[in-house]
Amino acid sequence: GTKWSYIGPDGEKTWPQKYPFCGGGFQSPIDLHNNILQYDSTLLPLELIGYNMSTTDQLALTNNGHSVRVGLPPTMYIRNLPFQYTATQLHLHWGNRKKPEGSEHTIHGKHFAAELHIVHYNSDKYPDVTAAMDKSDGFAVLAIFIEIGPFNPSYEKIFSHFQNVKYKGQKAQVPGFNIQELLPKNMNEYYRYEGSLTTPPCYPSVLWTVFRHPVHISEEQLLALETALYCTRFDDPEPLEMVNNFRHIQEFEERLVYVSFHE
Ligand SMILES: NS(=O)(=O)c1c(F)c(F)c(S(=O)(=O)CCO)c(N[C@H]2CCc3ccccc32)c1F
Ligand SMILES: [Zn+2]
Repeated sequence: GTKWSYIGPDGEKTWPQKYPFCGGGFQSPIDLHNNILQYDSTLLPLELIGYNMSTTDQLALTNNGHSVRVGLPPTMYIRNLPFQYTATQLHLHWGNRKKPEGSEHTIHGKHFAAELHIVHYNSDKYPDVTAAMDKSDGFAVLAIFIEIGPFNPSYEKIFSHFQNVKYKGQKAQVPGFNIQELLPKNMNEYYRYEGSLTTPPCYPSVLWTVFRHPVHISEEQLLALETALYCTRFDDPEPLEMVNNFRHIQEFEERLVYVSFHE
């Protein structure tokens, strides 16, 4: 598609020129802070089906120039949302080694080091992702905050392949594993709101679930994420490091964020 980036002449301030929805309402990410939160007792723990993949399954890892993404099979889906949402891909957002605060959502103005997104589309109503992505009930994205802590062997199952997808367009195969290992243990506590894709075309089509508790990866793992990848192709004379690939927080007027937990 047409080019956009997180820095320079095609940076996020210029996105609305080519992608009008990016300048519209219901945009993500947002800052999660007290006076927009409302407890909702109907927010039950999500039921993740098919997340426990077998090691004989192979997942496609791709550097698409904006992030590193893992393709997910249609056998993976979320059940107890208003509709069934089928997984399509997961990807990450991060900062840089001097400023390791690259999450998209923030809590009371605090960035986490990085953020994992697992993207699903409404397979009850739409035949595929493309049909779903510009519909208000089209997507459901799970967001997991990532913080520095102990080494995380589950994230390492993806990170250990970064040297093979350093440049835009490169692909690698990752043996399947239990994708639920990438989520926090406590999945009952989360924020829920209606928002958008955080990259162009920024369609207001996403039901966001942001888990309250972060997962942890080691300093070395975070450094690998922040230094291994490039937005540019291997033969580009002007290599661009893939860093700070997070959108800044968006205005959030007259909207509420529902929480599944009491303070
Ligand atoms: N933060 S986010 O969850 O809003 C989000 C991204 F941040 C992101 F980078 C991508 S992408 O496909 O890797 C690149 C731009 O589309 C997608 N991809 C989505 C949007 C378009 C599309 C089409 C097919 C499958 C997935 C996606 C995305 F939903
Ligand atoms: Zn994302």
